[in-house]
Amino acid sequence: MSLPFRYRKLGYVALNVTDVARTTAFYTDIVGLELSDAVPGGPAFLRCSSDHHNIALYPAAAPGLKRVGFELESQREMERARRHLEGLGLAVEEIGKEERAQLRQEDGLRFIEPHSGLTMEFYTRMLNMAQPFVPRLAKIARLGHVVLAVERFEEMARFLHENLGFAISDFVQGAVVFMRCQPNPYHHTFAVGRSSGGNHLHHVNFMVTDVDDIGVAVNRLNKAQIPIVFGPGRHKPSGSIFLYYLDPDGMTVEYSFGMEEFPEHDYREPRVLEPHPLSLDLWGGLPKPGFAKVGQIEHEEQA
Ligand SMILES: CC(C)c1ccc(C(=O)O)c(O)c1O
Ligand SMILES: [Fe+2]
Repeated sequence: MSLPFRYRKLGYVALNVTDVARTTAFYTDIVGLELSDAVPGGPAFLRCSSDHHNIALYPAAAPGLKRVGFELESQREMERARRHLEGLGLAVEEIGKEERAQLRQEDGLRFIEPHSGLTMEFYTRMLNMAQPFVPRLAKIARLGHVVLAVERFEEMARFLHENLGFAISDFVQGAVVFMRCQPNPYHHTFAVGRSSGGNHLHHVNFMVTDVDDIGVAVNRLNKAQIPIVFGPGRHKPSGSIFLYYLDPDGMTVEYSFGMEEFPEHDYREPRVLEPHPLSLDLWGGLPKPGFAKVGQIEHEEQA
């Protein structure tokens, strides 16, 4: 299938949090990100790469997912995406000059994914920071993926696949669809799981470079009394070793080490995996009750 336009990567996740200072401290002192910028009374921007931000924290009354930003490969791909989205009949909103200045992005647009209500953003030319990101607590390689729990999850996955060019890497039958924004090679940059209780954030993932980052994190989290809600374990779909824990609002964060990578062309077919606990954790673990429960999806009228 030829791509309607080319992505570079999952660029950033914007979260609504009830106390920006508290969650900023969590992301710097527990997760290991670096603070780039904090707007008084407004968002804080954190990074785990040379980008200006990979996480943006916005003050809000309730915790949740504000939007997800994907970086496209070039300005040419932005223009292709604009034409493509308009052809789909989606209401495309250009990001205004003032907000682009705050986000340190030179171009960007937003639209609403129709089945989940998620605001999706495509952008190019985010400010590249002069100083490299220097990992401290964990050797974070990148923002890895974001997962949503959605009532119409199959319809959402079909929309992302057929209209936005996401490739499907694997299914857990009737439960989860793992997808990658091409030609980004990682097994999933986005996944959608079945929800029977409204649409919400499932988790945000950071990929680490060493299995020791997972083991050391278990001790760091326990010492700081941060709830670990699943893992350590090994995911069958991507083959990664994982650990999930909760941010101060109860939203779920994942570290994972190792992940299958796909070539741009001639890649394998998606597998249909049995909906069984071992398909999620080959080591036989089970999630704790707080796992992947918190994080409402911000809707347009709340924005
Ligand atoms: C339990 C969740 C939905 C899950 C399952 C599998 C993988 C993986 O294969 O990497 C994940 O990253 C997950 O978050
Ligand atoms: Fe994950």
